[in-house]
Amino acid sequence: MQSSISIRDLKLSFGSFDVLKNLNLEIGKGEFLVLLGSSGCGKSTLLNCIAGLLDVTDGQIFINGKNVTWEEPSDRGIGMVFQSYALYPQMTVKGNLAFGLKNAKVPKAEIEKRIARTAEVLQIESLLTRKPAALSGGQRQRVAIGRALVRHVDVFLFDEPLSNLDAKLRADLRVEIKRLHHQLKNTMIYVTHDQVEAMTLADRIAIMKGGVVMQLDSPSIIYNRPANKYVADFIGSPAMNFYQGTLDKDNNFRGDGLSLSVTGYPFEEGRVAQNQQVWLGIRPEHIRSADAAQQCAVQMGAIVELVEPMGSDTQIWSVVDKQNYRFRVDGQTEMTEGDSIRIGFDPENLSLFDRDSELRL
Ligand SMILES: Nc1ncnc2c1ncn2[C@@H]1O[C@H](COP(=O)(O)OP(=O)(O)OP(=O)(O)O)[C@@H](O)[C@H]1O
Repeated sequence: MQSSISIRDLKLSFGSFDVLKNLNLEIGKGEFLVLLGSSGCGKSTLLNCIAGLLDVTDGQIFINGKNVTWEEPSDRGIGMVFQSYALYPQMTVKGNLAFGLKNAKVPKAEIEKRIARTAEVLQIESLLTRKPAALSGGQRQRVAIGRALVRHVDVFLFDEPLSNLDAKLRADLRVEIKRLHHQLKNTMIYVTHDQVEAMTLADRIAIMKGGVVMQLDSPSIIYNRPANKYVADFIGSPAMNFYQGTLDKDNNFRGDGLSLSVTGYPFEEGRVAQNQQVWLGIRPEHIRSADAAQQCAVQMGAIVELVEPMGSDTQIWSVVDKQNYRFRVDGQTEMTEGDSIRIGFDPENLSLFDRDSELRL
């Protein structure tokens, strides 16, 4: 992988509070990397370090092989799009798009050409003479993206660009950002706490917690083979079901009312069952019910406690031996509270984590 951005042993502290702790990250040329994590985990701080908006405490940042750790933001070859659109209110859309280029003394004809092309890509041609106050939130954010686009930079940094928009607009603009990336093939780093945005946009997702990267992988690996319990719990809605127990060396799990063989579970290379305390995790969509449960290796009787219709599907909260089992069924289900049902799952769909280290087994 040819590296576009390389972050080496990056540390950033505010006083005695270490926000980023010896963080290392290689971002490939043309890669769409999403930084995902709960509020306060340091995603925006990392993005601002890459942009040059914050002075790092220690470590280095390379962009296209050049050490830019102490370079001015304007000299780093990056374009940044913020949550707040940060447009100049007194200027028209065209003025906003041209502003940075004029300052950089780009020739007038070239400015015109770039604005025309950018307006076409973002479908804002008809808005060029308007001022920001006369635009909707979605249109403003397109202009903000356009302002980064006209600069012909190698790297785009997005800091929660869609979080001020309503759900429908967010979904529309998300698709457009993806299309833009396919078209331009620039390196993009995108901060969000929205897992749907992360899953749909990213080539790779870096899940952050407390200033460290908990896992860096493709969306599919993050979802299907989370490296630790934190990631497993963070990704997926509704969340993974977890049960505590012991795994003996013959692959038998016992605990939280469950007793089953996990033979068929795909252990990580080099890890085996060895009489240890574990978490057993199972995603809601891997719990089958009714007839489908009869095909599963592990089966049990459950009581339906709560039914949540979501439209296309329905979430069922069920109970077995005082333990909750959340799963999804068809939107048209006839299950109701109090029903006695059969549920089941297969060991190959489980996730197992060591209880001490919380690492995937
Ligand atoms: N200027 C500052 N001085 C002191 N602490 C700060 C400063 N800026 C950020 N922090 C702290 O650093 C931590 C990381 O903040 P950061 O904005 O990077 O989080 P985030 O993951 O982007 O969260 P959010 O999704 O809420 O924006 C937080 O605990 C925050 O309070």
